[in-house]
Amino acid sequence: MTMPFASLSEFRSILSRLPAPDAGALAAAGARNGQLTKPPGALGRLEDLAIWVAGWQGVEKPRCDRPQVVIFAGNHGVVAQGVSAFPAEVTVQMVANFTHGGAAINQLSRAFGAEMAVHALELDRPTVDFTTGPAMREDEVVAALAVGWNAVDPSADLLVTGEMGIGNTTAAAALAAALFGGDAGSWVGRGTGVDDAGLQRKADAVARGLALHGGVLGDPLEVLRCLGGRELAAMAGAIARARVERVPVVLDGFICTASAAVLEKAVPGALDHCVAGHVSAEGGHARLLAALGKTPLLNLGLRLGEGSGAALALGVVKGAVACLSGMATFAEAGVSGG
Ligand SMILES: O=C(O)c1ccc[n+]([C@@H]2O[C@H](COP(=O)([O-])O)[C@@H](O)[C@H]2O)c1
Ligand SMILES: Cc1cc2nc[nH]c2cc1C
Repeated sequence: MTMPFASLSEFRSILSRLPAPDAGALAAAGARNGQLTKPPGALGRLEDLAIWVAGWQGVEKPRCDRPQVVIFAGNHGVVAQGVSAFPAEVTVQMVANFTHGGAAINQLSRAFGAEMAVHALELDRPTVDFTTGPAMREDEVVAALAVGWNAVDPSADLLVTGEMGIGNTTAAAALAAALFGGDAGSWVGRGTGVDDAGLQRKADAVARGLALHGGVLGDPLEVLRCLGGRELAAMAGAIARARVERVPVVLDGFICTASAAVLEKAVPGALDHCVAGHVSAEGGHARLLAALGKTPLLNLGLRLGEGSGAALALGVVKGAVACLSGMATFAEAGVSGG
């Protein structure tokens, strides 16, 4: 594997020089949108969405013909605290299911014409339980960031990042609490379906993690290392690479958004190339999106992960770019303006 960065400090330096969208393409797409055969604004949010895609793709007429879905899987030491309704072996079993085409994300990727890839990150070596020590060493978090970075196809016209990892809603809640403050209990949710006692164990684990790693809370990449997980770091690496390649990203649920939030906290504006695909039913996701200033495209009560909500939102993005790129102007169609 090529290593695009050898340390967190090298990754940090990449984040300090991220590209902006193409101003010319933004202006051209905005002007084109104003001439299309519809009352101004009648396509609602689809109009801004398509212009936003145009800006990142650097073209007047954006496309969503070659979307890429990448799923990262990891295991979590914090599962020992009794924080999930399912056993840790489900992670590797679901990776096999992804590989054989049997998971929800396989069907949704196919339905929306996306290339799908799965990357399992050292599933037989879970992260350290963050209530007892840092989840990862620096070389481990850097390696996970690099898996994500290298997984991105720079020729894709859109990217969805998804995850699979028993216990990862607890890691995501710990990241959210560390990055945005507030009670541990206010960020945890039921994940795969824990009962009230499980919910309390999650809150306790997050509170203990925050207390143990209090010294790093001001440094988002250290927060990722100490409280996150390999699949969360890989998603952050993929989202950063997409920005460097100017590939727009559709964010998925709570875990994906918590990973992305690390980048935004490290460099404000680092998620300008990302749209929130959906708001998941996981307690804390709506609040996390609000803290990031992102309005979700869909609200369907999903709480699956795997990139499923983001893959569904690909349909909305496809519709938006199809209209901007394919509609006739008033002049072309000979339709009278208002
Ligand atoms: O994406 C979400 O918002 C989401 C909400 C709840 C659960 N999940 C999925 O469920 C798993 C984590 O749940 P848990 O209870 O083991 O922490 C992990 O594989 C996620 O993909 C995902
Ligand atoms: C079966 C199952 C499928 C999943 N997909 C994403 N997270 C998951 C968690 C479980 C338990």
